[in-house]
Amino acid sequence: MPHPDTALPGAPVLDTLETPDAIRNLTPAQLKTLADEVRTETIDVVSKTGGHLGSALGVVELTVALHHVFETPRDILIWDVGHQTYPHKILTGRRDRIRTLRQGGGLSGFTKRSESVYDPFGAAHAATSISAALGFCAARDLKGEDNRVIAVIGDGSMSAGMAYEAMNNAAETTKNLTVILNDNDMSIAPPVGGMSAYLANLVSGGAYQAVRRWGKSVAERLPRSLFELVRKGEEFSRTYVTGGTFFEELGFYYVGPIDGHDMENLLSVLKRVRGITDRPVLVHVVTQKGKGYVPAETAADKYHGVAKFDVITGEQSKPKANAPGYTEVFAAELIKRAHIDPKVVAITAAMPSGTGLDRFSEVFPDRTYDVGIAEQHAVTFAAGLAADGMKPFCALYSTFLQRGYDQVAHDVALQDLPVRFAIDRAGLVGADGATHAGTFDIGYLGTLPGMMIMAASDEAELAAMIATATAYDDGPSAFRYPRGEGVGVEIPALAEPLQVGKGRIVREGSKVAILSLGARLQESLKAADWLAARGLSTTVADARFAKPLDRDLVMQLAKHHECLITVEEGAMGGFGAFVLHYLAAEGALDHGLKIRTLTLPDVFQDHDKPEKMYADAGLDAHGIAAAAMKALGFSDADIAKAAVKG
Ligand SMILES: Cc1ncc(C[n+]2csc(CCOP(=O)(O)OP(=O)(O)O)c2C)c(N)n1
Ligand SMILES: CC(=O)[C@@H](O)[C@H](O)COP(=O)(O)O
Ligand SMILES: [Mg+2]
Repeated sequence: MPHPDTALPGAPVLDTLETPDAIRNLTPAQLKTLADEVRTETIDVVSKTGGHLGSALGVVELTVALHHVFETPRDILIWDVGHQTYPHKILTGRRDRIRTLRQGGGLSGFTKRSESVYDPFGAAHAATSISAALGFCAARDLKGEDNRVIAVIGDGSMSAGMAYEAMNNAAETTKNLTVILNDNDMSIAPPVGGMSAYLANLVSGGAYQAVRRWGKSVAERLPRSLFELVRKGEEFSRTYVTGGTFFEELGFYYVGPIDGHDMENLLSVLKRVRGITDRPVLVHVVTQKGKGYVPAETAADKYHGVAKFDVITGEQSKPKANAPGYTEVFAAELIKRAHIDPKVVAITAAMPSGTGLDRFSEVFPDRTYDVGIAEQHAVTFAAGLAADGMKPFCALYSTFLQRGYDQVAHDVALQDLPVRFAIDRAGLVGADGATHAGTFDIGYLGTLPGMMIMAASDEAELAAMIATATAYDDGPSAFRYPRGEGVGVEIPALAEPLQVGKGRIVREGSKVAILSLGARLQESLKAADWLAARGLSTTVADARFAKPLDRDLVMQLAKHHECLITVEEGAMGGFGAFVLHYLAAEGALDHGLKIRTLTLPDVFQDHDKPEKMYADAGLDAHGIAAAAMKALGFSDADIAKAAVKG
């Protein structure tokens, strides 16, 4: 049911859906109306919350049709990435909370098991759906049950290796699986690669275009006798519509391409496909990203991820920036380096705008590689470039680099290859939540021998780290920087490389030392002010390098202060652990040093405003100061008083 205060007027079908399964009783005409209503509601919601609008608008009819034809949640419906599921959430018992989307305490912007039984599998990273669906199929088949399992995967996500690993296993695992390939000819940017070209060929092929021209449904055009052949296991797709040989060779029935906005067509195809249990089926559905909302349909990114916006004009209300964003600084600095050094090349895995490499590619189109959603390949591709003397900058979000970890270990680090990892979105990211938090990279990279790791405390430091990585050819290096804007410091015309493995003292004190790695430095300085106001003289140092550790600096801080606090925007097992290992090995912990390692908490933090999440994690100024005071034996009451004073 709608929320009484916020529901849009005039959604007669949606308003009368008492329970999600009521959708199964609707007529095709009502389903069409329902789709229109859901689309209107989705636009209205995202205009107020921000979020992934274009993908959601593209699957409205598909979502309605799937919930009508299949018996969800008994039938398992798995959405790849999950960023397109706002219509699904509206239809599956979450309409009353849909306006809390991506807000603290509210609905997740992705599928999430803890949120609803209609989300049987959580997601946010691409190309997991077919593997997970196969797992559900195998479990079902072992249990002797007969529910259907459906995976919906986008054309962009089809560039990821996992999708092929799963398709390669599908026919051997089960005979009863439906994969819906939602082809809107878009990733976040236009999709790249051979598979994308193959799909485009299928769509531009004569039969699909003819079906559209004649306005007839594919299912209607398909003689029933042919469907009967399918049921008997005969190969029919090549003669049926336009091709799909690739999928057929992997053991799927290929059905399509079909128009994903034509409700009747969708319903009849899905109903027929539902009955196929002798081979996995792949239904190729053609949709339009942003469908039904002109500003989205006409946007270059098809309104992939948007801020709040004015529904009439489509204008997004992005707050005015006070300083350049870290991503922007990365792009600008890399361009400078590439002008000087012809060996500098850049790699993105389907995130050209997110990583700033769209700007780099405007200047150096031949030195930019968008490999699609393929982080594993991106890393090993970079390793190959490095092995042949180039200076590859592999620009990935921290959370997506996780997917290429074995490649980092086996192909890069083990061979000591000078791949430069530009790790964007390091630390908490806010509304995207736990799936996108860049939490683990310090730990997972730090365990690898020979890996140099830097973390930028402001945008000038980021520029210096790019200079350092460009100059450093002795092995792999990484520099991490957060989502959002810098602190407003001046960036030199051409930054100087840093001395490898050396941090810096930012403020001198005597009792407490705060050793910060990365962009919590500003909060550390505020904490030092706070502590100073309590008479606790505080040194603040910027470690710059998690690896190699500035051992002299660490030892000096440990020896000359009563209390040492390390601060990092990462999970435990990272920088603080490296400091502890070193001090323990040197016996520096044997004489009463009060040391605390402040990290992100050992939980997956739900989405919220980043400031709030950092405060919850104890990584804001108050949390840092409180940790120092607590270590020095102050009572909670004293600490609370200090907070009020501060
Ligand atoms: C492993 C991974 N890499 C990158 C991303 C970032 N990402 C989110 S959605 C998206 C595009 C997905 O394209 P597609 O599957 O076609 O869905 P569409 O947005 O077109 O609906 C990308 C690159 C991700 N979620 N996961
Ligand atoms: C769904 C997805 O993975 C991306 O769209 C992501 O939400 C982008 O995040 P940024 O806004 O930080 O680029
Ligand atoms: Mg797509």
